[in-house]
Amino acid sequence: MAKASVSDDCIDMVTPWNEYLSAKYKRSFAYHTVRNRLPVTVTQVIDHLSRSKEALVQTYGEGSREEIKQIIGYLSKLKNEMQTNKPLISLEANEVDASDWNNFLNTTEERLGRPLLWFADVWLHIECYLYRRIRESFALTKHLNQYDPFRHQKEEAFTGSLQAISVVGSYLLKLIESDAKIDTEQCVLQFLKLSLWGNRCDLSISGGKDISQVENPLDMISTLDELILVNDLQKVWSALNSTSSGPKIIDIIFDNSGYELFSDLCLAHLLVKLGLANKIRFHGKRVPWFISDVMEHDFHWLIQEMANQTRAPCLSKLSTMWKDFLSSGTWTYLTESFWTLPYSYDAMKQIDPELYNSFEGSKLLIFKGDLNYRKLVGDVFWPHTEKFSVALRGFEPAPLVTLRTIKADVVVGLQPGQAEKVAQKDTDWLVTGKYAVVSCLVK
Ligand SMILES: O=P(O)(O)OC[C@@]1(O)O[C@H](CO)[C@@H](O)[C@@H]1O
Ligand SMILES: [Mn+2]
Repeated sequence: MAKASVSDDCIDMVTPWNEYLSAKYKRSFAYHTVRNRLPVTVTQVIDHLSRSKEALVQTYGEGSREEIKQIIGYLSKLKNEMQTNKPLISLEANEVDASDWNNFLNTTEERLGRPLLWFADVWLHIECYLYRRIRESFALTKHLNQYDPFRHQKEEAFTGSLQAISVVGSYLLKLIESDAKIDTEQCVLQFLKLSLWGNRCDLSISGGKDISQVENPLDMISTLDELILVNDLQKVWSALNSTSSGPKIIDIIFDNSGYELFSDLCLAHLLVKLGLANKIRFHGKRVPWFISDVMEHDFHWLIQEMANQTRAPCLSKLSTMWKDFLSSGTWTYLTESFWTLPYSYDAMKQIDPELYNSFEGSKLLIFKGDLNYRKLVGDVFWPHTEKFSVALRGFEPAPLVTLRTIKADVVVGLQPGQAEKVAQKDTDWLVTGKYAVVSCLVK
């Protein structure tokens, strides 16, 4: 009998323990995402292009008019492929990571003995593939080749959070300019928490709805400690404060633009100012990713936008200091292709050994957000009490910590009974970003 709908291919059950997260399990967040949320994301890009057509033609020339039609056609086809569970197809445009992506697709197909399908395979692979195909729709054009369909939302996420950003910015400036002795440990813990809770601001989970950070984050974070279900902040402090002879290099693997990026840069500023790091390497995405993830343009745009805030002089002052960190090499911004491949991080050593080896000298790798967490633990539905060190499956290039608000149904490192207790209070505790984990692996 013909399938009534794609969901007939799916299994009406929750994800079994130790199985990969996948839309094949109808009661999983993966299924809700692939069935309902990702089609909305594609539709929002199509709507954005339709609404902005004349403005885009003004900016990119008459030649872009036809390309807008071409991109909309491509995205409509992509949406249909997903909604009818068609096989995943290879990338066409010759971009720096296209061969890596096509190798991944071919190797996986060989292993499975069938093509990958939207409602059958690992959620991580499927979701990363969707965003890489959205990128491809622009990569196949000439005039709109570098256009970022999410940029306007990322920029609004900053301007909508200016009040909170000014509060945090003036607080940081007072700290770094005061002569009074400051409680170094307490300050670092406070800015680690600001960076952690900044991760709640993510357009992908909000479906593109405004996620401006409007409350006063300093007041907010002091009340949130009980929502941190795994709290390794003291271990993070010991790793930061260790007087090991090695170079004081810290890596921050970014997640979202806007308020979260600002909170990450405040943390980075404090770590340098307190002498806990003398070099900080930031890692961003090469292509538009999960709507709000940081690209190099977003990074420099935010620092420049701060310089333009004449009504918040603390921000323009910080902006000057941050530009000095960049020009002196204290801060560097890097964009490696690996972050926008589908692989979880246990594959990094094999797929990108240069990147893996570059981390060996790092004092601490700070991974921000939910997608990075899913890639650290391999998008596996681990028992919630599984050890973080086990879930990493050998990815240990340096001491690392994840600052993650929980927005996907995988969490490890909990105490026995803890998950059940939280679930009694909030049945959707795994997907709202209300709760968080700070899990640390020290070598
Ligand atoms: O990495 P982030 O920005 O914290 O979250 C990414 C995210 O919004 O996308 C996926 C669901 O679509 C989940 O991993 C998570 O909800
Ligand atoms: Mn993100």
